Amino acid sequence: MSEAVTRIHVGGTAGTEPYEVLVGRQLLGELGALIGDTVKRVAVIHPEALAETGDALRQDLADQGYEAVAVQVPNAEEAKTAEVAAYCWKALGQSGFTRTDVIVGVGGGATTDLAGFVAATWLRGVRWIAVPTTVLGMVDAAVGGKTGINTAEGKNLVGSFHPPAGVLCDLAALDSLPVHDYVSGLAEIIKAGFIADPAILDLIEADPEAARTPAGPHTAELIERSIKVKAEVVSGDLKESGLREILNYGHTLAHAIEKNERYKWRHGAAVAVGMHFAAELGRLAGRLDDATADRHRTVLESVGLPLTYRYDQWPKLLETMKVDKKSRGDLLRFIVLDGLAKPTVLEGPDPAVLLAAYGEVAQ
Ligand SMILES: NC(=O)c1ccc[n+]([C@@H]2O[C@H](COP(=O)([O-])OP(=O)(O)OC[C@H]3O[C@@H](n4cnc5c(N)ncnc54)[C@H](O)[C@@H]3O)[C@@H](O)[C@H]2O)c1
Ligand SMILES: O=C(O)C(=O)C[C@@H](O)[C@H](O)[C@H](O)COP(=O)(O)O
Ligand SMILES: [Zn+2]
Repeated sequence: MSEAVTRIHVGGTAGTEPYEVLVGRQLLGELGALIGDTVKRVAVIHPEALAETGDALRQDLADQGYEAVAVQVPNAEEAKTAEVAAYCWKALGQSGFTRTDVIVGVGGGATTDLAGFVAATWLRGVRWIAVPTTVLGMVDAAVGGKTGINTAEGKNLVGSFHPPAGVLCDLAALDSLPVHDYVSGLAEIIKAGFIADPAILDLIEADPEAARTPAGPHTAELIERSIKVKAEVVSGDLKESGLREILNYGHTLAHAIEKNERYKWRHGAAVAVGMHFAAELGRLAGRLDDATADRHRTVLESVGLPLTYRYDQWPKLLETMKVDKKSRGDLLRFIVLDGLAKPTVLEGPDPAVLLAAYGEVAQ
């Protein structure tokens, strides 16, 4: 008997097509139907760590009659560069990839961000399908159509809104994920809890140790709840003209830390520190109650996510935050909470308050 598959609808806005996020096991059988039978070529973009998966997928698609190529890219953030994107464009050009062909991005958020970006830019846009293989990819990166790469000046500074034609979250993929990467993905799940669905926080707090593994009793529920939060937000505001900014909770500082660490920190770890900072900022700005601010520390710490960063780095972090995508001219903007599940924008906070909030998270 096949296991249940959950289907989460993502609405099409800004002239884009709606699509579904499937969560379950053994989902790769769905790939052919998503690709469609009028397609001739498929490029499977995968990281080094998933070389076997990428090749198995390529073979499977070839057996189904597609001209399939596997394009291997570096692991993690090393894939999110202009050079790697150019390498992928070359592979597409050499295999005669046309506007009716399809890209499949298989891997973590870094791989799907790159694959989506390559799809957005090749011939000014071809269809793509995301097969996220990390928690973070499933609950966040693969859903919503933000695609992109990093530059020397900052995180995700080049990119495009280009939603996938479908997302397949095969929970079995999580069994091979190192615990460090599994836990990193919990940061975006906890983010979804604080900005929109506190039941997520209750589930994690009930047994934080169980939340750290794919074998935990609530794995599917945590993933599905987080995807639903993301799906609802991006269905209403694909291009981040307002509501979507709440998904950036904790990210203003997080992206500055990632750049400062030359992208060696996992995104989720940086988001954990960034949310701790945003909670303290909300508290010091008089928006957030003490209990909810403190809850950030306890829940993030309970699953083993970091809370602190180096005090002496503040001037550099502040400089980087100025080019955050939420900034408007010289105005820094942060997502903070007015209370649990009440995200809002804090514009141009007093520099002294910013520094005081950083003092709470700094070592
Ligand atoms: N587009 C968006 O909306 C969005 C949202 C959140 C995060 N992101 C981006 O996602 C990226 C982080 O994604 P991530 O946390 O998935 O990290 P990642 O993609 O860097 O993957 C982490 C590591 O795990 C490996 N890996 C992937 N799947 C595996 C598996 N099943 N088994 C073993 N190893 C596996 C990868 O090759 C990599 O080395 C960041 O670049 C972040 O900016 C994008
Ligand atoms: O989907 C969104 O919107 C988000 O902000 C989700 C974030 O978790 C994600 O890290 C995203 O890539 C950040 O986008 P950016 O526009 O700040 O680069
Ligand atoms: Zn993120």
